[in-house]
Amino acid sequence: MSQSYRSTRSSAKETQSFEKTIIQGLASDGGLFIPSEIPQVDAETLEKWSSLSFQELALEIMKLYISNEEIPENDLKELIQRSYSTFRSSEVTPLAKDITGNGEHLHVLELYHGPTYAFKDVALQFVGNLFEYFLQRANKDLPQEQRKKITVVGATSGDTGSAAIYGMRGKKDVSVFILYPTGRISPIQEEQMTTVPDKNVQTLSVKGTFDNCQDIVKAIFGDVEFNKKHNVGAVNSINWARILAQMTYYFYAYFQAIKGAQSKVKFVVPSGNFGDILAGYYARKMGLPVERLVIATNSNDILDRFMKTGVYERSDDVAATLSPAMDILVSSNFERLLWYLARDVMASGDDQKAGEILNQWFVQLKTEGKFVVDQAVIKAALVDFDSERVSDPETKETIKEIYQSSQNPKNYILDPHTAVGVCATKRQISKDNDSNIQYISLSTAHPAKFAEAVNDALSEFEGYSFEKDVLPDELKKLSTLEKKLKFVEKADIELVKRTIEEELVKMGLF
Ligand SMILES: Cc1ncc(COP(=O)(O)O)c(C=O)c1O
Ligand SMILES: N[C@@H](CCOP(=O)(O)O)C(=O)O
Repeated sequence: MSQSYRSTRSSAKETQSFEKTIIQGLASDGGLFIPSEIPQVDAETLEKWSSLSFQELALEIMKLYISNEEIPENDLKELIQRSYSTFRSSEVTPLAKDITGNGEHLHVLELYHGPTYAFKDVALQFVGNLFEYFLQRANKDLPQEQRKKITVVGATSGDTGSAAIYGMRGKKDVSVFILYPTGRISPIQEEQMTTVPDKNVQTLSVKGTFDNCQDIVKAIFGDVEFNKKHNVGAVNSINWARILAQMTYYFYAYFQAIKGAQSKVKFVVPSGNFGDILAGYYARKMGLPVERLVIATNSNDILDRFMKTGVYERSDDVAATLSPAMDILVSSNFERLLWYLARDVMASGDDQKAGEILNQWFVQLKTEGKFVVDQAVIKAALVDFDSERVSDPETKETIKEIYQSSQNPKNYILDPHTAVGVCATKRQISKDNDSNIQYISLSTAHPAKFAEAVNDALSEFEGYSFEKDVLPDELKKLSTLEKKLKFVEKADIELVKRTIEEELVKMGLF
């Protein structure tokens, strides 16, 4: 096996296969899976990769993380081709270059050309096909009653849910349950999730916050008995396959931005659960010469506070912002970065000791609501990252400003999450004052998904029309379709487990 995986909280030597890692999702000790080593890519290989298509590049990267014995190269190639054939752009993730046209090199990486108009499609179209591939292989020639099944349980603040549902709908032996906080997602996001008629899909509208939903999902993964009964699968970015599939666009966009020139590149990423930017961290650690990855948060700023103070502290309340998909108290994937920092700064490169340190930090987070790291850890983090916090008024102002000033194309419309990133990019541009840096700002969702925020910013402009300029026909139709959802009156794990079992019976899968 060329690659195996370990848990961030494990102090054991053993590692496990890619398939087990993906199917299991979250480690039984509560940790997240990471590769036992990060493959290295040299300058010659990068040069070769620079002319590959998105799909070819995805294959080269994934081959480094999945051994040929686990998924033969031809099968992997076919999985990748199928996963990206559903995208509306032949480039999958095109780069809108120099949007302001004023020499500041502000490029927007459009990640929303998949079926649900959000960056999550890049990973979840692939994850859906991967689950199906593993199940078909395990169930080959088995009678119905012995077939292995996966019960996907995910939490969403709006976008993961629809991308997961579109990735898993109709897949044999897979059922999908998506928990979302009632009233805290946009109407179109809710319509996308609840209008999918496939029998294997059920959305659960939970009275609570996204963090409540995420905590329930993690507790379900930690419930040995429920897991044994239902073989629970993860679609949130706690699942390693999500991070892996997202690495491709960092490489692809980098090559498009520099086009052979000797420029420096910074990526700016609107961040919540830290999954998207973490894929960029892996790309950098593999050898992609990225200058810095910039974390852009809204006022739910646990990540920005950590980068500035070394205190990782859960605040008491989540603020409802214009960028709701990032309204989050604790960032799941930050644990993966913390593991590398602990190993390199505090454990002299010892994997097992890093697991022990992580365990202590997360026990402290649970019992005291925070933990504090040494300044040396922050110093190491700042080699790879910088961070910016963006307020709602700044988000709105950025949507307006780009609409008015963009040149390539004119009247470019940002969704509020992308606007958080672009505002942070603008700040970096003025701080750096270096015309040799190319800035790639990640656009994580289509503006049509956030009508209220976009209209609030743009309706004052003459000639602007949401229906005409923003809303794709495909999304227009959603409001006419029948909705299928189930209310869960309390953010309570036992109630959610009961609801899932009742629904599985109705689906004929339990
Ligand atoms: C539109 C949008 N932007 C940004 C983010 C933040 O990404 P991450 O949670 O990977 O940090 C999310 C949610 O994950 C999202 O849905
Ligand atoms: N912003 C996310 C929250 C879940 O994050 P994930 O990337 O870990 O799935 C969403 O839109 O649901």
